[in-house]
Amino acid sequence: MTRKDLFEQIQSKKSYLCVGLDTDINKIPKHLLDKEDPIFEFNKAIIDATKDYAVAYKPNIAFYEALGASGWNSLQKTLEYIPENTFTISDAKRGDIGNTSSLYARAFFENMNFDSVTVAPYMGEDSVKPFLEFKNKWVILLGVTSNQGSFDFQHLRIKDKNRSLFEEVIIKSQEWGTSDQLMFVVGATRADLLEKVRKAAPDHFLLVPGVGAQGGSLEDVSKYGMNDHCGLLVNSSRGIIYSSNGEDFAEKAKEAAKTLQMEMSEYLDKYLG
Ligand SMILES: O=C(O)c1cc(=O)[nH]c(=O)n1[C@@H]1O[C@H](COP(=O)(O)O)[C@@H](O)[C@H]1O
Repeated sequence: MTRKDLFEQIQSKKSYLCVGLDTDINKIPKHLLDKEDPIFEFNKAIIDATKDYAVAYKPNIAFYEALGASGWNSLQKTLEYIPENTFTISDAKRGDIGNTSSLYARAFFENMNFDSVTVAPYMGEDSVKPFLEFKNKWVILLGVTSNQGSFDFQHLRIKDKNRSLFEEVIIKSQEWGTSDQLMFVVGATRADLLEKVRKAAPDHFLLVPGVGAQGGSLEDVSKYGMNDHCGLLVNSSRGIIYSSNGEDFAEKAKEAAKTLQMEMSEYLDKYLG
């Protein structure tokens, strides 16, 4: 999916919502556990309930690979079930020496046909570039993350450049790929840094996780993060998919997604350049 296609979806759905499929076998409603593939049944119901409000889905790969072969199978079925024209993110946070990164890229782009994969930048250029060699595919590089541990390294100052390590990641990586193939993760809990991020990457899409369960503010993210083609995909996982663990789980997920979408629609009117 191109950046233009993504913006068209955002405009037509009046939404920049990404639903996170962090599907935990221990958290899904008990009545699904009798099914042959409970993880897929859950995801299918969540996708059916939220597809009118979401422009993207982000399965977090950890939840699937923890289950072994059956988890990968549920993931593949889920990916195939996601409607066309919806952006798909394999949240795998990969990155390794070049030949290994190439294989990770093949796993998610060829074997599984995801639109994008999250990549950790710590190993540098030759660990990221193999992912950028795939046409019409996206790398979503960790910029500044939502967790407390982000302060250990990402905020360290680089004295001779007078900027933080996360800014250096965002600036330097733009030498490796264009804004049609590279996005950055910025945690919603770090909305105070969005102006800085936007200065460093005015055109790029940002994947912003951390609203809902982690407490990030959708309004702040939208106000400081939106650019003239929206430039935001805001993820919520637990806040949507575990709105209820009863028979009404899909209905409640729909309500949660719709609530976020309605708020997003307002911000698109207000902040889109
Ligand atoms: O790359 C990510 O998606 C990510 C980066 C980050 O900084 N913080 C973060 O929470 N995430 C992911 O976003 C999702 C957030 O889930 P909820 O807190 O349940 O909405 C999880 O799948 C996390 O792994």
